Amino acid sequence: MISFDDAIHKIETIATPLSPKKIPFADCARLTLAEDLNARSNAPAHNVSAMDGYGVRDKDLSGLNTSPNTPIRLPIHSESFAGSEPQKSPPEGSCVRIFTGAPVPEGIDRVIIQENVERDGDFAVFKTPPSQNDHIRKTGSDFQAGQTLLTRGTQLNWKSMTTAAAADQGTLLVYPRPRLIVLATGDELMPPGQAHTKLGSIPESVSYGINTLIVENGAQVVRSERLNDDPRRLEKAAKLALREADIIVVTGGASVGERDYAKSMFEKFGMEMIFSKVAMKPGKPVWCARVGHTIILGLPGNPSSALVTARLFLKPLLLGLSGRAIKDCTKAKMIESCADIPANGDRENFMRGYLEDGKINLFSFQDSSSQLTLAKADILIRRPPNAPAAKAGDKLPVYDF
Ligand SMILES: Nc1nc2c(c(=O)[nH]1)N[C@H]1C(S)=C(S)[C@@H](COP(=O)(O)OP(=O)(O)OC[C@H]3O[C@@H](n4cnc5c(N)ncnc54)[C@H](O)[C@@H]3O)O[C@H]1N2
Ligand code: MOO
Repeated sequence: MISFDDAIHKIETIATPLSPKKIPFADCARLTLAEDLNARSNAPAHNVSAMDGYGVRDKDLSGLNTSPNTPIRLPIHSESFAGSEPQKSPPEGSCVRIFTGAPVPEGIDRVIIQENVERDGDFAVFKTPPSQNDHIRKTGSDFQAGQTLLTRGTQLNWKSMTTAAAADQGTLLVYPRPRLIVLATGDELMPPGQAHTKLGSIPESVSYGINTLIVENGAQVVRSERLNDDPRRLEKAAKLALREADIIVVTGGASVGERDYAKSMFEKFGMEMIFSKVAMKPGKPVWCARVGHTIILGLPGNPSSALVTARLFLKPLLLGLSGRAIKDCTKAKMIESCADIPANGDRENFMRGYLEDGKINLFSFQDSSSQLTLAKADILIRRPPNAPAAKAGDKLPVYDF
């Protein structure tokens, strides 16, 4: 049995990024950049209009400043729409009909919004002196060709995907989505909706939580299987999973029961144990191993134990293999408690709780089998071995959950 900190250290050591791949841009959502992303062109590529209106030369409207009561009529030489190619300079003494996002022809100094212009056939009539704002977005005013828009290690979320698309690159070098296989073991397990039909069975709940954690962190569930405690079938499933997965998560069968086969099912494939049992509560039987490049994480079957150990060990593995930083996920934050918390026993304890007005609250039911509390829990409060009782107002280390 090793300490929690030693186990986390081992997880950090093996959570190295998968080999980067060039992937079509449209498939890159939620992936992480393996190189800096540079812009192909200036944005905007040309000076463009910020408004719908008429492009003019300042000197053609200068009379409005000296004689504000004398309107100025200019012939409309051409039109420029978003998507039009940039036009040459229009003749002096004329103007251009122009729309938002359209290239501004050379020689045009500003755009007068159409609300301030009267249209008279092929002429535009200007009556009010132009405003301060020229309504022109200058080329490169957002970013310039060659500029780094996003740095290596950035995860492409719904906002940065937009920035990335603007770089106009067809493929990106990214870390691929880690592929996971989840194996839920136990003769008693039945799919939700069927457990009530068989005496002695229970709904298989853990894999549904784990699969959601995997997907929410940008990784991929290749397959999620329910398996009976049959050593031959388990060994077969292990062999197949080892061919396909970057990480295999096995739930249940981690302890010392007569039908606890989670570790032995991998033994004959050359399993190297990284740790087995951690001095923590819940989750003491958690284990981690490797066969070749495949990481195997064994979670205890008790649902709260499984989800706590998944948050603490699987999440950093998912982030690390995806090329993302893991230190925010493995470090606790100090948060004030609004409840008294009892003295702790001799195992590191990760108590389930929730934040209310930014302060720690604790569930009174802390059993490792609990499923009900999981729906409301959003923090784990870390209690070191033999920690004395804490009082409301004390600050304690907390992980998001
Ligand atoms: N003699 C000892 N007994 C136990 C020890 C020990 O050290 N000595 N450790 C206890 C601790 S701590 C835990 S945690 C559990 C974990 O054991 P396993 O990983 O072998 O889990 P199972 O026995 O397979 O299941 C435990 C419990 O959880 C239910 N379960 C299992 N899988 C699921 C699932 N996918 N969905 C919902 N519920 C699940 C299962 O029915 C059991 O009730 O061992 C203690 N025993
Ligand atoms: O280590 Mo277990 O998860 O306390 O029941």
